Amino acid sequence: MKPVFLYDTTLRDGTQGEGFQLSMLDKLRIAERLDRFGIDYIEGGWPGSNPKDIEFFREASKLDLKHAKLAAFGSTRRADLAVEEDPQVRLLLEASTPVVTIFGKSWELHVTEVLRTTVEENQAMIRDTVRYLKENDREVVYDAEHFFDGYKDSPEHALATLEAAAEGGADVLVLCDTNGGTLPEEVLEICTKVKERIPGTPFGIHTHNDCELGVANAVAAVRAGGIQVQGTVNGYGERTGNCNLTSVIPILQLKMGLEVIPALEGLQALSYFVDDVSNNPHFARAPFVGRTAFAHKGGMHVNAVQKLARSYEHIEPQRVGNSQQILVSELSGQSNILIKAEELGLKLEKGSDEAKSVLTRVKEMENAGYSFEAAGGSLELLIRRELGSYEKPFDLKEFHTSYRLYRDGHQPVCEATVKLYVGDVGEYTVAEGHGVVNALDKALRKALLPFYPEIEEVSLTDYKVRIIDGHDNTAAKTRVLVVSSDGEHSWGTVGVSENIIEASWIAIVDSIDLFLQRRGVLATKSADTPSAARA
Ligand SMILES: CC(=O)SCCNC(=O)CCNC(=O)[C@H](O)C(C)(C)COP(=O)(O)OP(=O)(O)OC[C@H]1O[C@@H](n2cnc3c(N)ncnc32)[C@H](O)[C@@H]1OP(=O)(O)O
Ligand SMILES: CC(=O)C(=O)O
Repeated sequence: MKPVFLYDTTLRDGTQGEGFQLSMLDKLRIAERLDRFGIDYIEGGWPGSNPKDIEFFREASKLDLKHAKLAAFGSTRRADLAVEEDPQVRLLLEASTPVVTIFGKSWELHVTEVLRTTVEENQAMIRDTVRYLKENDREVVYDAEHFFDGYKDSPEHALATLEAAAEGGADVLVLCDTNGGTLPEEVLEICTKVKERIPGTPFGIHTHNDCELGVANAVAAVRAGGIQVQGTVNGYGERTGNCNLTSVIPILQLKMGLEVIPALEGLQALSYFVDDVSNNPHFARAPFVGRTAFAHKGGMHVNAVQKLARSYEHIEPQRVGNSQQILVSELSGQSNILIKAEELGLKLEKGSDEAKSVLTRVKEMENAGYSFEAAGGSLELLIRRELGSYEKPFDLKEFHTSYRLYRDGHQPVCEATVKLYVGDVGEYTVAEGHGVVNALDKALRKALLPFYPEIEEVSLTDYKVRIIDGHDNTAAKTRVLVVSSDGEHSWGTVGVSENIIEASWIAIVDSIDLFLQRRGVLATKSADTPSAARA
């Protein structure tokens, strides 16, 4: 038997988080993915809540799940209503899942002030509902809502509610830190007490992240003997979210030696998948699966990881499907530059004049507002220039942009002109665009296309602007980061200026320039300029 079962509630508790909505089809896709990844239980939703969840369970019954069991979620019967007559409980059975999870009240405050019923009736609601579901052949997970708050208020009351669930035949008692305010040492102590008092029924844990302790509290419960961990992918959930499965799973497996997932290297892909399906941005600093979880920037750290990765990495990134990254910035040493050069297939020697010069230039340019972290393309050009493997594709003479707004209702016009030379052939082009930067980009391409038709393949896929504060009485500057693609590779380039148009121009020119350097078309073109044909 598995030491700890993983129970995913992304499709139910995850959707209680702001900005996390899923269509029925989204839920089906995520359920299939969770199953493939090796999750043991998938809580699909609350059929008593909305038609989408009812439909989900209808459709989910057709899925060919290889491993996971589907769970329908709901509450205990309502006060003073026979369980067989409670429509919400009936919908739980109609969901036809092998597992049903119900939550009940553990905190006396909630019994008297929210349910507005008696302690005895609350226990009966729990016992009756669990028993009824067991009689209908369901595996029953009992979620003890507010268990830790309830226990701290009255241990006897909270334990009596668990005993009611155990008497009803619950398969597992899941202790919930619903408000997320409990500390790990309290979880450890209270879970230990529960185990002593109710040894015949295993317990699990469901935590929230209000004190950033969702994962730590789940780990504490496992240390106390918990056999089920509930959580959501990427920690989505109400308020600050739930216990993050993308953190707790590798902790259980890699730190505590508990085999919970057969192919852990699928973890990062699962994380990205759920972000993509829910249309949420990836959280770069997420432990284990974040884009920067194994990104090294400080020069000394880069030097060390190059010699021995584990000097600054707590696990091998590949074990969770992630990878090491080296960043170049003003905090770099030669090691950062050398690794980047090697990645680019360019040869730089440690201690060489070229390596020192690239490093100095990076530091000077970052001081002037550049940032190379996301601008590998501009860094590559810098290295190529230092190594002498750079050939200038054209000489700019001037550019000009204008924005014309008409008072007669005519659409505004954004226009740019570019005058440049390729070898000794001059080009003077004009173009209109959606904005002045777009017009400038078009005019530049128009001027270069006769010489370098390959640039048709390049498109700008992202354009980001950031204002950098001025200092020592200097004006504020604009940093423009452009991401380009040729359909196969993408690269980032950066420009900085007090003028946004000039900053954009620098970034765009670097982008095209790098593409041409990489294609190696410059040497042939300089000997083969179409001057005669174009004269
Ligand atoms: C800790 C958790 O995450 S629990 C899950 C919370 N998730 C959700 O609430 C999302 C889904 N919820 C819903 O769609 C709706 O709230 C529904 C359909 C369940 C209920 O809607 P309504 O019937 O209109 O009731 P409403 O939401 O206003 O109030 C909840 C009712 O459930 C009762 N209730 C709360 N907990 C329980 C429980 N464990 N057992 C039985 N009844 C309960 C409350 O007392 C209240 O009834 P009352 O106003 O008569 O006292
Ligand atoms: C059951 C549940 O989601 C909670 O108590 O947080």
